[in-house]
Amino acid sequence: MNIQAIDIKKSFGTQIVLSNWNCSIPENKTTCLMGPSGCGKTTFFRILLGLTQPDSGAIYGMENQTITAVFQENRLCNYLNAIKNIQLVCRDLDISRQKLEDIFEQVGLDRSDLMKPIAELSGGMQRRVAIVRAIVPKSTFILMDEPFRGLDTENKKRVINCIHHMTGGKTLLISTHDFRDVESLNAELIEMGS
Ligand SMILES: Nc1ncnc2c1ncn2[C@@H]1O[C@H](COP(=O)(O)OP(=O)(O)OP(=O)(O)O)[C@@H](O)[C@H]1O
Repeated sequence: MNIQAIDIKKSFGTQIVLSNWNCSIPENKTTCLMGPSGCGKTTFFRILLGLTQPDSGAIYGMENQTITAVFQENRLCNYLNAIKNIQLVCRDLDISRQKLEDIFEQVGLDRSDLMKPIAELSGGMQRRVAIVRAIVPKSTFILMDEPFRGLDTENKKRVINCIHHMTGGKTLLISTHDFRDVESLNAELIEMGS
Protein backbone atom coordinates (compact mmCIF):
# COMPACT_ATOMS: atom_id res chain seq x y z
CA MET A 1 0.00 0.00 0.00
CA ASN A 2 1.31 3.43 -0.93
CA ILE A 3 1.74 5.98 1.84
CA GLN A 4 -0.68 8.81 1.20
CA ALA A 5 -0.88 12.35 2.47
CA ILE A 6 -4.31 13.83 2.03
CA ASP A 7 -5.05 17.55 2.35
CA ILE A 8 -2.34 18.22 4.92
CA LYS A 9 -2.36 21.73 6.35
CA LYS A 10 0.29 23.08 8.68
CA SER A 11 0.91 26.62 9.86
CA PHE A 12 3.37 28.04 12.34
CA GLY A 13 1.69 31.12 13.77
CA THR A 14 0.49 33.11 10.79
CA GLN A 15 2.86 31.36 8.36
CA ILE A 16 1.12 28.74 6.24
CA VAL A 17 3.74 26.11 5.41
CA LEU A 18 1.63 23.29 4.01
CA SER A 19 -1.68 24.15 2.44
CA ASN A 20 -3.73 21.18 1.26
CA TRP A 21 -0.63 19.10 0.56
CA ASN A 22 -1.38 15.82 -1.19
CA CYS A 23 1.04 13.15 -2.32
CA SER A 24 1.37 9.42 -2.73
CA ILE A 25 4.67 7.75 -1.84
CA PRO A 26 4.97 4.54 -3.84
CA GLU A 27 5.46 1.34 -1.88
CA ASN A 28 8.77 -0.51 -2.19
CA LYS A 29 10.36 2.18 -4.33
CA THR A 30 12.69 5.13 -3.86
CA THR A 31 11.14 8.58 -4.15
CA CYS A 32 12.90 11.94 -4.06
CA LEU A 33 11.12 14.90 -2.51
CA MET A 34 12.28 18.17 -4.02
CA GLY A 35 11.29 21.77 -3.52
CA PRO A 36 12.72 25.17 -2.69
CA SER A 37 14.23 25.85 0.69
CA GLY A 38 11.51 26.56 3.25
CA CYS A 39 8.66 24.96 1.27
CA GLY A 40 7.97 22.45 4.04
CA LYS A 41 9.90 19.26 3.26
CA THR A 42 11.25 18.78 6.78
CA THR A 43 7.87 19.72 8.22
CA PHE A 44 6.29 16.99 6.10
CA PHE A 45 8.94 14.46 7.22
CA ARG A 46 8.21 15.36 10.81
CA ILE A 47 4.49 14.87 10.24
CA LEU A 48 5.16 11.43 8.70
CA LEU A 49 7.30 10.55 11.73
CA GLY A 50 4.61 11.74 14.14
CA LEU A 51 6.90 14.44 15.55
CA THR A 52 4.71 17.32 14.33
CA GLN A 53 0.94 17.31 14.29
CA PRO A 54 -0.72 18.66 11.14
CA ASP A 55 -3.51 21.21 11.68
CA SER A 56 -5.74 19.05 9.50
CA GLY A 57 -5.52 16.30 6.91
CA ALA A 58 -4.49 12.68 7.23
CA ILE A 59 -1.68 10.26 6.48
CA TYR A 60 -2.62 6.75 5.37
CA GLY A 61 -0.45 3.66 5.03
CA MET A 62 1.81 4.23 8.05
CA GLU A 63 0.07 1.78 10.40
CA ASN A 64 2.25 -1.24 9.71
CA GLN A 65 5.47 0.52 8.82
CA THR A 66 8.70 0.13 10.74
CA ILE A 67 10.49 3.40 10.23
CA THR A 68 14.12 4.48 10.29
CA ALA A 69 15.32 7.96 9.45
CA VAL A 70 18.20 10.26 8.66
CA PHE A 71 17.22 13.56 10.23
CA GLN A 72 18.42 16.97 9.10
CA GLU A 73 20.87 16.86 11.98
CA ASN A 74 22.75 13.61 12.62
CA ARG A 75 21.38 12.86 16.10
CA LEU A 76 24.34 10.65 16.99
CA CYS A 77 25.75 10.12 20.45
CA ASN A 78 29.04 12.03 20.37
CA TYR A 79 31.00 10.04 22.93
CA LEU A 80 30.20 6.61 21.45
CA ASN A 81 31.82 5.16 18.34
CA ALA A 82 29.93 4.38 15.11
CA ILE A 83 29.25 0.71 15.93
CA LYS A 84 27.98 1.55 19.43
CA ASN A 85 25.77 4.30 17.99
CA ILE A 86 24.12 1.72 15.79
CA GLN A 87 23.81 -0.89 18.52
CA LEU A 88 22.27 1.77 20.74
CA VAL A 89 19.17 2.09 18.58
CA CYS A 90 19.09 -1.32 16.85
CA ARG A 91 18.84 -3.88 19.60
CA ASP A 92 17.55 -6.66 17.37
CA LEU A 93 20.07 -6.09 14.63
CA ASP A 94 20.61 -9.47 13.04
CA ILE A 95 23.84 -8.80 11.20
CA SER A 96 27.29 -9.70 12.44
CA ARG A 97 29.91 -7.20 13.53
CA GLN A 98 31.94 -8.22 10.46
CA LYS A 99 29.03 -7.48 8.14
CA LEU A 100 28.51 -4.11 9.81
CA GLU A 101 32.19 -3.30 9.31
CA ASP A 102 31.86 -4.33 5.64
CA ILE A 103 28.94 -1.92 5.21
CA PHE A 104 30.94 0.90 6.79
CA GLU A 105 33.81 0.06 4.45
CA GLN A 106 31.44 0.35 1.47
CA VAL A 107 30.72 3.95 2.51
CA GLY A 108 34.42 4.71 3.00
CA LEU A 109 34.81 4.32 6.77
CA ASP A 110 37.60 1.99 7.86
CA ARG A 111 38.23 0.11 11.08
CA SER A 112 40.23 2.88 12.70
CA ASP A 113 37.37 5.31 12.03
CA LEU A 114 35.00 2.89 13.74
CA MET A 115 37.08 2.89 16.93
CA LYS A 116 36.81 6.65 17.41
CA PRO A 117 34.06 8.48 19.24
CA ILE A 118 31.71 10.25 16.83
CA ALA A 119 32.99 13.64 18.02
CA GLU A 120 36.39 12.82 16.46
CA LEU A 121 34.97 12.10 12.99
CA SER A 122 34.52 14.73 10.27
CA GLY A 123 31.04 16.07 9.43
CA GLY A 124 30.86 13.92 6.28
CA MET A 125 31.92 10.80 8.22
CA GLN A 126 29.26 11.47 10.86
CA ARG A 127 26.67 11.87 8.11
CA ARG A 128 27.61 8.45 6.73
CA VAL A 129 27.22 6.87 10.17
CA ALA A 130 23.72 8.39 10.40
CA ILE A 131 22.90 6.96 6.96
CA VAL A 132 24.19 3.48 7.83
CA ARG A 133 22.12 3.58 11.02
CA ALA A 134 19.00 4.12 8.89
CA ILE A 135 19.67 1.40 6.31
CA VAL A 136 20.87 -1.58 8.36
CA PRO A 137 17.78 -2.33 10.48
CA LYS A 138 14.83 -4.30 9.15
CA SER A 139 12.71 -1.22 8.54
CA THR A 140 10.06 -1.02 5.83
CA PHE A 141 10.06 2.77 5.38
CA ILE A 142 13.22 4.88 5.37
CA LEU A 143 13.04 8.66 5.50
CA MET A 144 16.16 10.65 4.69
CA ASP A 145 16.19 14.42 5.00
CA GLU A 146 18.97 15.77 2.76
CA PRO A 147 21.22 12.78 3.54
CA PHE A 148 23.99 13.77 1.10
CA ARG A 149 24.60 17.21 2.55
CA GLY A 150 28.30 17.58 3.32
CA LEU A 151 29.41 14.56 1.29
CA ASP A 152 32.00 14.92 -1.48
CA THR A 153 31.28 13.41 -4.91
CA GLU A 154 33.17 10.17 -4.29
CA ASN A 155 31.58 9.47 -0.92
CA LYS A 156 28.14 10.39 -2.21
CA LYS A 157 28.63 7.80 -4.99
CA ARG A 158 29.64 5.20 -2.40
CA VAL A 159 26.62 5.99 -0.23
CA ILE A 160 24.20 5.80 -3.17
CA ASN A 161 25.65 2.39 -4.16
CA CYS A 162 25.26 1.21 -0.59
CA ILE A 163 21.66 2.47 -0.43
CA HIS A 164 20.91 0.55 -3.65
CA HIS A 165 22.54 -2.56 -2.31
CA MET A 166 20.96 -2.49 1.16
CA THR A 167 17.43 -1.18 0.64
CA GLY A 168 15.96 -3.13 -2.29
CA GLY A 169 12.22 -3.65 -1.82
CA LYS A 170 11.88 -1.00 0.87
CA THR A 171 10.02 2.28 0.63
CA LEU A 172 12.42 5.23 0.68
CA LEU A 173 11.66 8.94 0.77
CA ILE A 174 14.71 11.15 0.29
CA SER A 175 14.71 14.94 0.19
CA THR A 176 17.33 16.58 -1.96
CA HIS A 177 18.11 19.81 -3.79
CA ASP A 178 20.02 18.02 -6.56
CA PHE A 179 18.04 16.80 -9.58
CA ARG A 180 20.86 14.40 -10.47
CA ASP A 181 20.02 12.37 -7.36
CA VAL A 182 16.68 11.38 -8.88
CA GLU A 183 18.49 9.63 -11.70
CA SER A 184 21.32 8.13 -9.70
CA LEU A 185 18.87 6.75 -7.14
CA ASN A 186 16.60 5.54 -9.94
CA ALA A 187 13.84 7.31 -8.04
CA GLU A 188 10.35 8.64 -8.54
CA LEU A 189 10.00 12.39 -8.01
CA ILE A 190 7.56 14.35 -5.88
CA GLU A 191 7.81 18.11 -6.19
CA MET A 192 6.68 20.37 -3.39
CA GLY A 193 5.94 24.08 -3.55
CA SER A 194 6.12 24.46 -7.31
N1 LIG B 1 8.82 24.67 14.79
C1 LIG B 1 8.71 25.70 13.94
N2 LIG B 1 8.29 26.90 14.37
C2 LIG B 1 8.15 27.93 13.51
N3 LIG B 1 8.40 27.87 12.21
C3 LIG B 1 8.82 26.70 11.71
C4 LIG B 1 9.00 25.56 12.55
N4 LIG B 1 9.44 24.52 11.77
C5 LIG B 1 9.54 25.01 10.54
N5 LIG B 1 9.18 26.30 10.50
C6 LIG B 1 9.12 27.16 9.28
O1 LIG B 1 8.43 26.44 8.29
C7 LIG B 1 9.01 26.69 7.00
C8 LIG B 1 9.32 25.36 6.36
O2 LIG B 1 10.45 24.78 7.03
P1 LIG B 1 11.02 23.36 6.60
O3 LIG B 1 12.21 23.12 7.46
O4 LIG B 1 9.93 22.35 6.63
O5 LIG B 1 11.45 23.64 5.08
P2 LIG B 1 12.33 22.75 4.08
O6 LIG B 1 11.58 22.68 2.79
O7 LIG B 1 12.71 21.48 4.72
O8 LIG B 1 13.61 23.69 3.89
P3 LIG B 1 15.15 23.31 3.54
O9 LIG B 1 15.16 22.81 2.12
O10 LIG B 1 15.85 24.65 3.66
O11 LIG B 1 15.62 22.31 4.54
C9 LIG B 1 10.20 27.59 7.22
O12 LIG B 1 9.84 28.92 6.94
C10 LIG B 1 10.50 27.42 8.71
O13 LIG B 1 11.07 28.57 9.25
